[in-house]
Amino acid sequence: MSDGLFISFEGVDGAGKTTQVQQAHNYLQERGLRSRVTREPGGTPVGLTIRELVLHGLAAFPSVAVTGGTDVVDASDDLAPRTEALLYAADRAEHVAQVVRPALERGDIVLCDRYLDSSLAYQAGGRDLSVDVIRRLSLWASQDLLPKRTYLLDADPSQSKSRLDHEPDRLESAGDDFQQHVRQAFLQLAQREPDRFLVIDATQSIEQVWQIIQDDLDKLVEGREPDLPQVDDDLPDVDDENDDTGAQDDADKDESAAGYEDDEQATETDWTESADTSDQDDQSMESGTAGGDADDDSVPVGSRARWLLRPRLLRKTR
Ligand SMILES: Nc1ncnc2c1ncn2[C@@H]1O[C@H](COP(=O)(O)OP(=O)(O)OP(=O)(O)O)[C@@H](O)[C@H]1O
Ligand SMILES: Cc1cn([C@H]2C[C@H](O)[C@@H](COP(=O)(O)O)O2)c(=O)[nH]c1=O
Repeated sequence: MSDGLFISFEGVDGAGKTTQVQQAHNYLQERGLRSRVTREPGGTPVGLTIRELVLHGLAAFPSVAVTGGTDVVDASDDLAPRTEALLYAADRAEHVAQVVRPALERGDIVLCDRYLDSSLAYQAGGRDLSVDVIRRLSLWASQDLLPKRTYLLDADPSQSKSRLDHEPDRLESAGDDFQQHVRQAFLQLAQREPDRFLVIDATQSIEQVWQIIQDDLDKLVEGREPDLPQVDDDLPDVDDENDDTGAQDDADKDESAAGYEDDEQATETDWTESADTSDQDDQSMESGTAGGDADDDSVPVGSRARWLLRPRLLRKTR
């Protein structure tokens, strides 16, 4: 695998993972480093379907509950613990194959909102399945892919739960004992792998938690070259540089601005889109001026304009 960097964020429900993933993503992008936000379950189209099932049970599929043999199951029946474990593993297999590995191979920094430690904490710690079996299952599903760093946002679940503003899902409604076991399981995992985990007291403010993550992130990405050249205000305007194709540039600029806004939104609201829309960007970057190689002159003006405009857009859209 190339020099991609895989980072996961873990913790009980409401600990602040999504908030910190977004902070990290914004920070890395501001530094010109390419990061990709994703999550489990639900980082792919298949994963989104699995997510519905594991978070809401058959209630999410009323037609199946009715037609699938109501004498055996109905929408109120819960999933068997092993079924649940296999569904999370299936989500992981799809996610790693379709999103995480390709991104790492492109050299991206992948920020993953939950990963295999959640299976170890919830399915083994919470549901009492064997840690060893769940670990082997997860490693099989992911073909042995482990994060380089895992930020464990630690909080008492009774406290973090009060932060949630949505109806509790299957796991969130599994009871206080279950949540306490999950928390303890996370802490034990962290103790076992101190080099990979950084445990953070998640009852601190968002800014305090972020400060700890940022300090660590800085060390992890030290020496990484920004993917995007920084636009210096002294540089000629892109339009001036390509006078003869000004009209084309304007079109590209609009397209680029719109495209970037879309990317940002996708990261926040539509997890599968975030994976898909990247291909276009990656293509324009790869075919851009990164290495200043012999193909430079053949780079379409539009690509060059997009390349140069991106950092400026980043600043404007924050
Ligand atoms: N350190 C913090 N202090 C206070 N509130 C916080 C903190 N971190 C996050 N929040 C708030 O708590 C709520 C839940 O945060 P977030 O969605 O980031 O948690 P999460 O761990 O991703 O939750 P889930 O496990 O349900 O996905 C949000 O409203 C967020 O703004
Ligand atoms: C990856 C993974 C997740 N879970 C649980 C943990 C949460 O309760 C939900 C996911 O909801 P979130 O809003 O995205 O945090 O699923 C699990 O039990 N096992 C896993 O492997």
